[in-house]
Amino acid sequence: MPQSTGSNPDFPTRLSVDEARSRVLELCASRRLPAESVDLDDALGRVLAENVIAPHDLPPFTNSAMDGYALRGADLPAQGERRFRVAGQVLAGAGDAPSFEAGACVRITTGAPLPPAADTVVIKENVTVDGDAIVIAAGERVGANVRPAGEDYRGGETALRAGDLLTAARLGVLASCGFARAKVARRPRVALFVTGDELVPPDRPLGFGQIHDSNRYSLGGLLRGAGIEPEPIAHLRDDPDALRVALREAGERCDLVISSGGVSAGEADFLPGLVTELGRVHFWKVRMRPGMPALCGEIGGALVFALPGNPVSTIATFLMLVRPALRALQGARETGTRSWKARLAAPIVKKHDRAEFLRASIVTHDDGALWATPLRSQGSGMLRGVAEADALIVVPEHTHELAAGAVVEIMPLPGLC
Ligand SMILES: Nc1nc2c(c(=O)[nH]1)N[C@H]1C(S)=C(S)[C@@H](COP(=O)(O)OP(=O)(O)OC[C@H]3O[C@@H](n4cnc5c(N)ncnc54)[C@H](O)[C@@H]3O)O[C@H]1N2
Ligand code: MOO
Repeated sequence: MPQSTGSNPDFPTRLSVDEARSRVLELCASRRLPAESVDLDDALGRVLAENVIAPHDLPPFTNSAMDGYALRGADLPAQGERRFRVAGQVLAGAGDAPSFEAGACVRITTGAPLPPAADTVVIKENVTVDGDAIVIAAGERVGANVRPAGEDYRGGETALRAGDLLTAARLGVLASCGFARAKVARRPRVALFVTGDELVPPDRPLGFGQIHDSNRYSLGGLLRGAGIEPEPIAHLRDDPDALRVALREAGERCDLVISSGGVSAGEADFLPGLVTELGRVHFWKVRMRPGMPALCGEIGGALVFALPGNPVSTIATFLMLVRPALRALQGARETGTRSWKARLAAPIVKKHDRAEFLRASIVTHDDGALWATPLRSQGSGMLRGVAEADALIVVPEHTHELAAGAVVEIMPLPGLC
């Protein structure tokens, strides 16, 4: 029966969060997933595998930004009013734009090509219609309401770069460039296991000593939020034989294997021993709280993350280690989470030497400053804290006391989990 690895492991242990994340990124760099071409409808959340060059100007032609009248700016009255004959109209989608003589104008709609003779659009609301003419008063700006060709992207310009995450707006850029498909990294194949004899599904009654399995849903949700549909999620008992079979098989088919639970020091914590037996441990234990017992290793072709079972530890280690791995495997340029600065609304005292990720609410004051208040529920088994938090306050390893008003780093949670 595998044992938890002994006191002199041949892998690094108790790494800082930065060291652990750097190691993860290094491991992912040699495991980059190949590219594939996907329809834009399936490209949201994927990572671009090549630069995208705008094949033409965007917008492709100079056009009107408003519904109104296109004319020559030089004809606008410097004072008083002036009459313009309406020589025709040009609607968005028109095949060509009519020409018109000096002192006249053309009715135009938003997005319609600007007639070559025009350089200005006066909005409808600012004109008085008088039969087949309009009257414009002084005060209009020459060149107003015109969107020049290429004002957004120039033809030949790099519009998106390899490694960009395809957001909704970036899908719009691809489509505007005339691309119906995108070359993106293949999505990682991910196996997810929750382990523990005490776990029962949420729709089953609890027996003595049992709890409902929440990590399946938190981790499943985090994965789906990262654009990954995991394989069917298996619940495994604390049985080394069952765990061994499941890990070995997942290592053969997947790029990433994630487990929750069984990675600490208890009698039924088989993960460290099994990863050692079946593959290799890259590191075990990270100086973070919650989440210290996290393990990273490999089995077969898969990178393995054995995450601690405490529900908040599971979430925190996913955010700090697994999500960067998912992004790095796909070649994303940004693998981390953007952090912000805020002031502490209440003092913090911390006794340990691990980086702490405190669950916090955030408010903005009238001067624009953000203030972070640590919530009361900080236990690594207390989902309430992370469910109610706006952000995590990052308290560095060797910081033990922070006064109210101190500036701290925060990681906003909406969008994170
Ligand atoms: N003697 C020591 N004990 C513990 C240590 C240690 O260093 N020495 N580390 C503690 C820390 S820190 C953490 S975090 C936990 C991690 O333990 P495991 O990863 O081995 O996880 P389990 O023991 O299996 O479970 C911990 C906790 O979480 C609950 N759990 C597990 N899976 C789920 C799930 N799918 N849904 C909801 N809740 C789950 C489980 O019932 C336990 O209460 O170890 C400390 N102990
Ligand atoms: O690393 Mo654990 O999550 O503190 O309870």
